[in-house]
Order: sequence, then structure tokens, then C-alpha cells
Amino acid sequence: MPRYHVLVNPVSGAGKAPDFVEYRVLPLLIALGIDYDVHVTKGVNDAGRIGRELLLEREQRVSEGKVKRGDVTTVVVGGGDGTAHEFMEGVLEGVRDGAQLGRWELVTLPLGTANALHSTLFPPDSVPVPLTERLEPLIAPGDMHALASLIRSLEAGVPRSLPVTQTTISSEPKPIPSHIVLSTALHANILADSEAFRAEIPGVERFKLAAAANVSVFFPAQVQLLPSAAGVRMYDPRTKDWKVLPEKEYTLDGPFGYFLSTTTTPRLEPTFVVAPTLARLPPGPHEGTMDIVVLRPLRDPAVRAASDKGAAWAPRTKEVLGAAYDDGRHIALVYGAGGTVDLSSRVPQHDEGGEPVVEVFRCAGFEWTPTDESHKKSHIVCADGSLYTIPPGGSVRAKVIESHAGEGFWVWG
Ligand SMILES: Nc1ncnc2c1ncn2[C@@H]1O[C@H](COP(=O)(O)OP(=O)(O)OP(=O)(O)O)[C@@H](O)[C@H]1O
Repeated sequence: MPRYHVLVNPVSGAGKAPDFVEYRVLPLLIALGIDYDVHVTKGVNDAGRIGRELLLEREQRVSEGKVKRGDVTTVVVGGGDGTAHEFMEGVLEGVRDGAQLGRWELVTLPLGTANALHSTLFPPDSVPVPLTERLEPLIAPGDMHALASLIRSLEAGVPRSLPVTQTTISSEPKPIPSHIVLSTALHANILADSEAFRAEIPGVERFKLAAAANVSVFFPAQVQLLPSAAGVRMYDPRTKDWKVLPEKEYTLDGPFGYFLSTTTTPRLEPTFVVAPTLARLPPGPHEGTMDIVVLRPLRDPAVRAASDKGAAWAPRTKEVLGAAYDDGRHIALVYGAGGTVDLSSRVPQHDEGGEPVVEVFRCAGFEWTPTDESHKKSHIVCADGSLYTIPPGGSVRAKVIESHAGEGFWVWG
């Protein structure tokens, strides 16, 4: 077994990573005779430093003939999504400086707050990963879910590819990689505001408070969808399948309420299934696409008719995103004849011609250009929980990186 690298972020989530690694992860590796190195993060972006160092160390060992170029580096992420993000960012920075990427296999542990990646790989209601006789005496039943990704890596098999989105913002000197989520509008602003509550409320409740502060905001912007080899597709709730959009529909005019893209994770929290198409209609390996979930308030007939449009929109957003907590039911909703939405519907409503409430696109990427320089909230971008600001007059461009066989990131799930 090759050496395992174990990252420990002592502040992620409720701060349980050091104990969990010491008492649950390391004893398992020791019992199985697997060598490991523990790397404790010392502050913001330190996981990136560790990523860069491991990449360079690997490069050195390849040049000394100690490991082969195609050999895997396994990294157990003892933290949340942000820790994995920083780590991958650091590796990719090293690649931009000229090092070869190589193959990285990540093991997730649900030690952050939202744990989007771990929840996607192992949803709360998923069947426990089966244990072989070798592991059975070593793992307590209560730890099965948290250790599921580690168990998969120890039992071998095939890890999943982890596509990376590369984002450029005119103000940022370097492109920003992300593997979970890239968003603007409501989601990015919830993250921005929820940081203020982190010390007070370590759990997901802080997101709900921040949501209330942003739910009626209209985000003025224009979006250009970037086609993949299969063009730009939009989800049709009636056929429950994609339809290919004509090129003239690649431009989306705002204002926007919600705008979020993801390549890997249908769910952002254990029960918040915001992009169910990723699970129900999974893209092929190396397809190079993202799924984008969009809410545009002025498509809503009731909002168009209202004098206080923000007040009319807020309950609609809550209803629709609330349906996402019910196994991603929001993408089945369509506007009825009078602009109503039947929120109890698990299947599309029967009203002829009703438009989908949520627009879901599958394409290679997008460009988001704020159209009101004075509207600060429409300039905020979230890449895997890290926040960036688009400068006045600027825009953000996000595109899935083409993946190469044998090189890149994989995850055990
Ligand atoms: N020693 C440290 N002191 C302070 N901050 C740290 C330290 N080590 C890492 N960090 C920072 O901790 C932040 C939070 O980590 P992470 O995102 O993994 O946890 P989380 O936000 O609780 O979980 P999730 O991303 O799953 O919601 C990261 O942005 C990272 O930069």
C-alpha cells in the first residue's frame, strides 16, 4: 500500500478533526500496516501550501526514480470542503509553475460544516459500504458513514473522477479552481453573510439566517452560457430529460435570484439536493460539463404583476429552495396558468405551456457580467466556499477543465 497523506484542519466544522483523525483514522491505518504522514493546517490557505509541497516532493521522487510518474498520491482530507478546495488549489498552482500534475486520489471525511462532497458520495440514507473480514473488527458501526470513503480506498475498487472548474475574474491574478460549487447571487451572498455567524453558530443553521437577509434581492447581471461538445442543454421537467438549446438562447438576461453551478455534487448539504440532474442524468466520464441551477424572478408571472417585486419573490424562493430539501423536487415545478406553482407536485403539473420554475442547464461553463456597477451583491462570487469580488465593469468566466486520462483528481466514493 502506498503512503497515505492525512490532512487535519483543526478549525473546520465543529473542530473535531484532530480527535477524529487520532482516534478513528490513524488506528485503522496502523492496524493495516499503512504508512502515513499527518499534515496539520496552521491557518487560512495552509492546505494549499501542503498541496504544493506534496506535488513538488512527488516530482522530486519521480526524478530520483523512487516513484513512477503514473503512481497515485492518496490524501485523506480531515476537514471540510474548503480544506479540500485549498489543497487542490495549491496542487494546481504548482502545476502552473511547471510541475506535472500526476494522479491524486482524495478520501473525504465529514469533518466540515456542509460536507457537500462527502454527502454526495454517501447520502444520509445510503446503504453502508460493505466491510471485508479484514476491516470488520476495526470499525465501529457508528463510524461507518464517516469512514465510508476511507473504507472504499482501503478495499480498492475504482474511485470517481473529480472534475475541476477553472474560473477567471478580471481582478484575480490567477485562475481559481473549484470542485464543488461555483455560484453568484443568493448562494454566494448567503456564504458571505454567514461567515459573520461562524463563531456563534457552527452548524448549518447559520446559512438559514443569512438566507433570510438575501432572499428578496434581485441580482442584475447578464449570463452567457458556454457550450460543451453537446452544446447547451436545458432540463425539461415534462420529459425529465435534456433538450438542446438553439444558440440564440445561450444568453440569459437578469435579474437573477439564484445562480449556482456544480460538476460533482447534487447536494450541498446532506439533505439539500440542489442539482439532482447530476445524480439522475449523470454526465459521461470526461464529458467536461457543469450543471447550472438558475432562478430568474421576472420569469415568475406573480412577481411581474406585483408592485413590490422583492416581497413577492421572497416566499417563492423559499418555497422552491425548500423543495430542494425534499430530494430535489424543485426541478419538477412548472408555473401554472395563473402563475401559480403547485409545490406539492412530485410530477410536472398538467397546465399546458407552463414554464419550468427552475432553469437547469448543462454546458461547459458560463460568463457572468454584473450590469449595475453600484449593486455590490451581484459582484460576489463563491468558489467552493471562498469568496471573490468582481471589480466594477468586470465579469467572471468559469469553464470545466478538460481532463486527461491518468492525470487529475479522483475521489473515493
Ligand atoms: N489552523 C487554522 N486556523 C484557522 N483557520 C484555518 C486553520 N486551518 C485551516 N483554516 C481555515 O479553515 C477554513 C474552514 O475549513 P473548511 O472549509 O474545511 O471547514 P468548514 O467551512 O467548516 O466546512 P465546509 O467547507 O464543509 O462547510 C478554511 O477556509 C481554512 O482556510
